[in-house]
Amino acid sequence: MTYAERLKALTEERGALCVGIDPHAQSLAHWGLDDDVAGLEAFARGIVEVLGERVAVFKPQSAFYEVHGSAGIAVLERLLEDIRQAGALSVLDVKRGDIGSTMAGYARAYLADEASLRADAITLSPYLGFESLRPAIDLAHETGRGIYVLARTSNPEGGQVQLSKGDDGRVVAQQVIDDAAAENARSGQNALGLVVGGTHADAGVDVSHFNGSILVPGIGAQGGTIEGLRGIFGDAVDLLLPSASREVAHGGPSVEGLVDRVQTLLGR
Ligand SMILES: O=c1ccn([C@@H]2O[C@H](COP(=O)(O)O)[C@@H](O)[C@H]2O)c(=O)[nH]1
Repeated sequence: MTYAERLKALTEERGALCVGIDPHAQSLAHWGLDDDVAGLEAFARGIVEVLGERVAVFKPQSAFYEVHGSAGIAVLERLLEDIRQAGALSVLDVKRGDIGSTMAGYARAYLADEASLRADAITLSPYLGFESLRPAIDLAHETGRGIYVLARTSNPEGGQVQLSKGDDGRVVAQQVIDDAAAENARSGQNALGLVVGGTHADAGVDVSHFNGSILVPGIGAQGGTIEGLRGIFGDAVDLLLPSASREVAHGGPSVEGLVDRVQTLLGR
């Protein structure tokens, strides 16, 4: 099955929600944990232990595992395995972007069947040029994995680049969206998704023709709300995968608190 097919099946069963697993110091302290490898492991794997069979998608933020060096990466490997075992999908938030030959290395690191850090999907930056992503796009198609390309990010600074106009009058983020849509139409796999933040009253882009998943970070701690999504995305709401990290994690460490946050975001 392709990533798009697995995502559709799971979100129909569990609801369209991505829970981010971001073990930064503030969240570890909230759980009464130290900002070390033991704290990282207890937090990250603890979230999946409680929510693994309830939530469709988990999104570990690679930065917070990399902080702890090889021991942190080993925790990330175990976490990705936990997510697989729970029957959920993983989106590894790595936001890589580089020239094509280096992108081939990143593709092997995260999208190959034999990679120890393999995830169901990853985030990539197309801002070295959309075609620089080609090795990752090709490998994702080959292995049935997905890629979320940064289009219109949730942070206030993003518009400086993403909303600047190209020669044809389209803003840069719109060019990314149109290129991703064309690639999906060509492959028929819809392996390419977009990242569009849920924090903008007007995102300044048109996703009405898009044909893949749209990951929507920024829900909760950054001010985005589930209720506000229709106003931003219109009829494309069916494509959305809203994502919340601190908003869910800070319901923990109690089981009830975590489950309650998820149920609220799912409108249950
Ligand atoms: O545009 C983007 C792309 C990615 N992110 C990442 O999502 C989480 C957000 O965490 P919250 O605690 O839910 O605010 C974090 O890992 C970001 O790096 C994003 O926020 N915006």
